[in-house]
Amino acid sequence: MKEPHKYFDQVFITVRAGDGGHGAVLNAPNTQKQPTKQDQKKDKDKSKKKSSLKRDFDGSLILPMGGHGGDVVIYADEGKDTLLDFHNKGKYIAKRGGNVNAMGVLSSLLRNGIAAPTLRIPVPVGTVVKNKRGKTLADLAQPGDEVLVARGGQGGISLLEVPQHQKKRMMSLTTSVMRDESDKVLVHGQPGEEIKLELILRVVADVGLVGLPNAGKSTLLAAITLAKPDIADYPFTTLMPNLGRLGGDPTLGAGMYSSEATLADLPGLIEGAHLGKGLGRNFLRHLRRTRVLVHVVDAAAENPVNDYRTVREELRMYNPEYLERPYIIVLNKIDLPEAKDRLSLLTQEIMRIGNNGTASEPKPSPEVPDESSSDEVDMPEKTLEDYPPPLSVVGVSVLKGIKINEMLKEIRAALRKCTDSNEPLRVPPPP
Ligand SMILES: Nc1nc2c(ncn2[C@@H]2O[C@H](COP(=O)(O)OP(=O)(O)OP(=O)(O)O)[C@@H](O)[C@H]2O)c(=O)[nH]1
Repeated sequence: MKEPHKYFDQVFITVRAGDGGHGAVLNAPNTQKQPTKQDQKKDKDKSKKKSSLKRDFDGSLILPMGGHGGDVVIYADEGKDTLLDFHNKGKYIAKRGGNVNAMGVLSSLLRNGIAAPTLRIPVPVGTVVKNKRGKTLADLAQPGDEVLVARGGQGGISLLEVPQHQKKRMMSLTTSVMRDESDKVLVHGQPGEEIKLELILRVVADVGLVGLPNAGKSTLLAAITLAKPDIADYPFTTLMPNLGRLGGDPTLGAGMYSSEATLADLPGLIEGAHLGKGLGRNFLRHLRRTRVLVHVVDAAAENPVNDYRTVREELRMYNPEYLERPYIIVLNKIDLPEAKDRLSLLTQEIMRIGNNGTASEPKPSPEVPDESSSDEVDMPEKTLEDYPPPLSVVGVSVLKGIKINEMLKEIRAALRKCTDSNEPLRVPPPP
């Protein structure tokens, strides 16, 4: 695949559940002739045999059925990162149920056809499953979440073919007596469901790292989690979101240790990203489910404040709701003198961008757009200054390990703030 970053998060596939196995047309045992002595002995044996045929609670005969066709289930698997595999294979077919294995005679040895196993298709955690009309069938946000997308066909039933004169008697024993040739269709297993699906991967992370290319997002992720993203001194090293897990805060004691969180390092944003420039808009939608944003700014760059504004502006143009989220700013690369020297000046300037929640009349926050359309909503009237300021600004060097703990403290405080103020952990799924 030439440009995996364009395809890793969306794909169309077709799934087909297995057909049901066939039942059988069976000859009923003959019970017509006047019994001779020999026959009486045989009948005794037969009745023994008959008695071992399966019967319902009311005594009626139970005839074997074809096996159920395999269902198709899609489930969230932590071992999967992307939907790329699905571009190589677009159709998934479950096995058909087994036929009733009969030589045409009713006997106690008859068994139901074997049910086919469920075809389980793993997808990354955070995959939304939609049908071809765009209706969301499931949002597989947690590991192990699953959805049945196509039901296997029912197995066919078996029918007894009996001579006309025996019909009445046999019908009193079972409902599965064939009345005419047209009944034979009942013996065929039902076809399995077939459905076209769209899979969309939404990164599920508590914290989203955003910034221009080369700001140090991947280095930051690698510094505080066990993730091993690609790091290089050229832009757009990160092509797909990397996830890392931040451990709980040990200073909070055992009870609060669960304050762990997932971090997503998103590919770099550039001016015009919301219009598809750079790696495009694909990644902007992955911020949907984050609670806290961490802006990573290269403090040694030519104009860090401008860089920061560019990224905020791109977020605003894509979905102004992103600017309402709690965020902190990491001024990175303070190991370099050009960054260190202007750290406090940069901090002051950046803190000024934002209304502190008081400067302007609160306007109704834009609605979270429907997932079925784009995340983009109408152009807002607000400017960057009208949105809340950062919760904090920290100067760090993620490469040299300078002030990492301060940064972690701020990230955790921001996460706690979300939890304390009972803000929703996730953007609610679309109706
Ligand atoms: N001096 C210094 N260099 C850093 C620091 N953090 C990252 N770098 C370097 O900056 C370059 C880019 O770092 P990455 O972590 O790949 O940046 P990124 O923001 O993930 O870049 P994209 O993948 O393009 O979005 C690498 O050469 C890093 O070694 C830092 O604290 N100090």
